[in-house]
Amino acid sequence: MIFFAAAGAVLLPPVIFLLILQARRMRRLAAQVSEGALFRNMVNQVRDVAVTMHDMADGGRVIFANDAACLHFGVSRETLLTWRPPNWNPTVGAADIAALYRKLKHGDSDTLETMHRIATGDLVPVEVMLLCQVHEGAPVIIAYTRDIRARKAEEARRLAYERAEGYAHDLNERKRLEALLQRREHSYRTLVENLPDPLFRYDTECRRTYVSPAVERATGKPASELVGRTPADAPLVAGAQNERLLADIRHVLASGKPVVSEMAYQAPDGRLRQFQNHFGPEFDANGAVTGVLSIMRDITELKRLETLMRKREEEFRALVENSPDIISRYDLDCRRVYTNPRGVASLGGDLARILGTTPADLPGGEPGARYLEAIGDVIAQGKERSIELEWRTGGPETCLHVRMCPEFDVHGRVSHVLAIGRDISEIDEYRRVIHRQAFSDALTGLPNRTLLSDRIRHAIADAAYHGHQFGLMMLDLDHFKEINDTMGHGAGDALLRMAAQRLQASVRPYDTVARLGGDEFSVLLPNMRKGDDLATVAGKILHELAEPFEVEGQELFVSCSIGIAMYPDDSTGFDALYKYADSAMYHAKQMGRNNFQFYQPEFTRRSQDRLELEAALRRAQKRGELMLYYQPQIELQSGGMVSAEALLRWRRDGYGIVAPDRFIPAAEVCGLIIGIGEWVLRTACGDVVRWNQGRAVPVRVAVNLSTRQFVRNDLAGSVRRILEETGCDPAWLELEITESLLLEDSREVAATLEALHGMGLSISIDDFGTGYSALSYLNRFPVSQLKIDRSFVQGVPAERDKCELVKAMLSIAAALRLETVAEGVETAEQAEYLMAHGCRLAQGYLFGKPMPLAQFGALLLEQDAPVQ
Ligand SMILES: Nc1nc2c(ncn2[C@@H]2O[C@H](COP(=O)(O)O[C@H]3[C@@H](O)[C@H](n4cnc5c(=O)[nH]c(N)nc54)O[C@@H]3COP(=O)(O)O)[C@@H](O)[C@H]2O)c(=O)[nH]1
Repeated sequence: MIFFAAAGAVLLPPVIFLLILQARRMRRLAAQVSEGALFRNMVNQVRDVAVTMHDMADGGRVIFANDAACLHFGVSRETLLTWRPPNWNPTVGAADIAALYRKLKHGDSDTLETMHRIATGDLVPVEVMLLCQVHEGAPVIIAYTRDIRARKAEEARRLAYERAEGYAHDLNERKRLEALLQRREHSYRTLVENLPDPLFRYDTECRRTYVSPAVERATGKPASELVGRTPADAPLVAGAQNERLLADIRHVLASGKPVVSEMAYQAPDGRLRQFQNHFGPEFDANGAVTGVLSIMRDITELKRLETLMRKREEEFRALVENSPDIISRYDLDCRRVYTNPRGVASLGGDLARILGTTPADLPGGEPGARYLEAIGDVIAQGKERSIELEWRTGGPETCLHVRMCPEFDVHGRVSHVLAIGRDISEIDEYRRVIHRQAFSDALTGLPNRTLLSDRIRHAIADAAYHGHQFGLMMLDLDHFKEINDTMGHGAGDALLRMAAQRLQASVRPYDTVARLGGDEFSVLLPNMRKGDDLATVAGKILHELAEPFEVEGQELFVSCSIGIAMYPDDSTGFDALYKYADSAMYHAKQMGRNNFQFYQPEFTRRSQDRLELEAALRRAQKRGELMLYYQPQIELQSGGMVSAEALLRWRRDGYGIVAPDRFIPAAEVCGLIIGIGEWVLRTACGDVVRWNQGRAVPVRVAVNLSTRQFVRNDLAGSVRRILEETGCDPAWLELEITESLLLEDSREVAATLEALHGMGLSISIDDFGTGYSALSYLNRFPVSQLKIDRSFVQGVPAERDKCELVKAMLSIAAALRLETVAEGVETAEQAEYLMAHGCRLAQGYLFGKPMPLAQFGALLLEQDAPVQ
């Protein structure tokens, strides 16, 4: 409005009417003139925007222009105020201007880019913002024009740049894709050309359009002979196979579906190779079949492996099916899914009934439950396990060793359990035998020392827990060694077996009778209420063993000595109980055998004494403390000394002269008697050789032999050596043995006696009459003399029975032509009686006590001296 007024003030012609109007307007404007000038100045100050006002009623003529507009168009304001749009834009007509005004309603604006031709004739790009106004009914447009040459140039430059870039980019992309395609093509070609599997491509006429190099390698036919030709024209296989090949291709072409078949091709080396052919359809973009792609895979090796595997499978199946082991497979419910024939047989012979069962069903019972549990463990743990089962299904009981292995699926989870059961009944039997051997005595079948020790330890633990007491007996058969040595080991064994049975029968079933070795037994009696009970059992054992044993047709009488220790009264310790029972038994022996003794603390002392005695005896041998006394044997008729008995003495420090009864039993027990016996023999032989030097009628020497010297000791050999060493005439040596030695009827003893007799020695039976009733041995052994025991001699002539016995002995000796010597003759009456009844020789205090060597030597000299 301001512009309009200002423009009006400049442009209206000076006519009267118009003057009047003008005057009116001028007056109105006069008030506003100072305000219009102000705004015109302001608009003129806008330098970079050309502001023009156009009278739309006058073809858009410029009715106002600011300074910037004049500069923009390059004309003066006067000129510019005459211009209409076609002046700067020849393409714009009056109709365009009218249309523009119609388009723009009052107050609306529009912005457009267009070109202005300026005074220099140049076309200048501009951005024009048009504002439609109505001023006092007259339509005007105010245009704000901005020169955008710089911006357009920049845009053009950027566009040009971007176009150039884009082109390069497009070019590169095409090249890249081409290269990629080439690479891919090359890569696929390389792949296909190097595929070991022969590859064919057929068109819809079954012609080969491509043949890979592998075809030539496989068939020997070059691609040039095959490409462009059908299998019918250029066959690779003969006859029916080729027909089938063609049929397969046609089928794929017709159906659009793949086909797989196998056929044999002849390789260049002439060998037939098996191939698997994959025929696959090729389609165009519309899904129509355009050909067939065929890939052949050489499966010759696969076939060979298949055959091999089938063969192996058959072999393994045969192995499993014919295995003597029971082989079963169990599922995760522990049910049998497979059982081999051996397993079927062992479970009742009906496979249909067996499959699906668990071990709890078959064999069932305790072994079945254990087996089931073990399989469950293998499933849960995934680890192998082994168990042993006693298995009985109809037949005899079988001992099985079952090994269970987990089988896993592809995820590593247990899927089955394979169980292999091996019949180890025989091994089990061996084990039992070995166990028996380890823990029982082979001869009697009784528990041995090891098992007894174990049971004693259990008894101790049990008694300690329950506050019970128990007894332990040690038991030794009296004189068993003599029986064994004389009657032989067979008889000894038989006796031991019978004794074992009697012992077993004498005790309760839960008592333990054990054989410790030799003739030593032990009885463990748990839970005995009091010592009296033990005494009752011991008495019963003595009674049972006192009954005669019939061994090899002979009646044998055996007694035993029993030692008893009690838990906890004597000791609570295993070793002490053992030792105490042993001491008590030794004491029972000392007490004359055939009795039982409860342990007493003093036995320990005695046993210690015994050990000390043994040690002292060893020392005595080395120190020369042993010596021989000699007791004369005289001829009753003449009173002359004919012989001397060598009797052992021990001059022991602090004890004086110790008699043999005090140490010989200990020497026999510990084996020292062998060395001592040899020393006695050597010493006596040496002495008799000296005595007889120069004697017209030689004396003899009698040496006592212990039974132990006859056992495994080559007694005859050592006697021979001693005779040679000492130069003793065998006729000067008598050997005194006990009756019991002969009663044992041992081959070894018999042989030794024969050997000694053969060497010219005489054998004398010592203590005759005190031993056993059987006299048959007198005939069987080379015995030359009987020594009537002192106990009989000392009863004569006062005791009638003794007299009768002595007479009987003398008559037996006479009948058997045996020499007789009466022992222990102390009185003249005894001597007279004996002489009167035919006894030729005598020995006893009446004629001389045992005396040291020197004294005996003197006595001998005295006897030899001529009577004054
Ligand atoms: N294996 C060996 N045994 C031997 C040896 N030396 C002796 N002995 C045996 O020891 C037993 C005891 O002998 P000892 O103490 O010497 O007693 C002998 C005599 O002293 C005794 N005797 C002799 N006469 C009388 C007498 O009138 N009255 C009486 N009360 N005692 C007398 O008798 C023993 C000899 O007996 P014996 O041997 O049976 O003839 C004794 O059994 C010996 O066998 C040895 O070296 N080895």
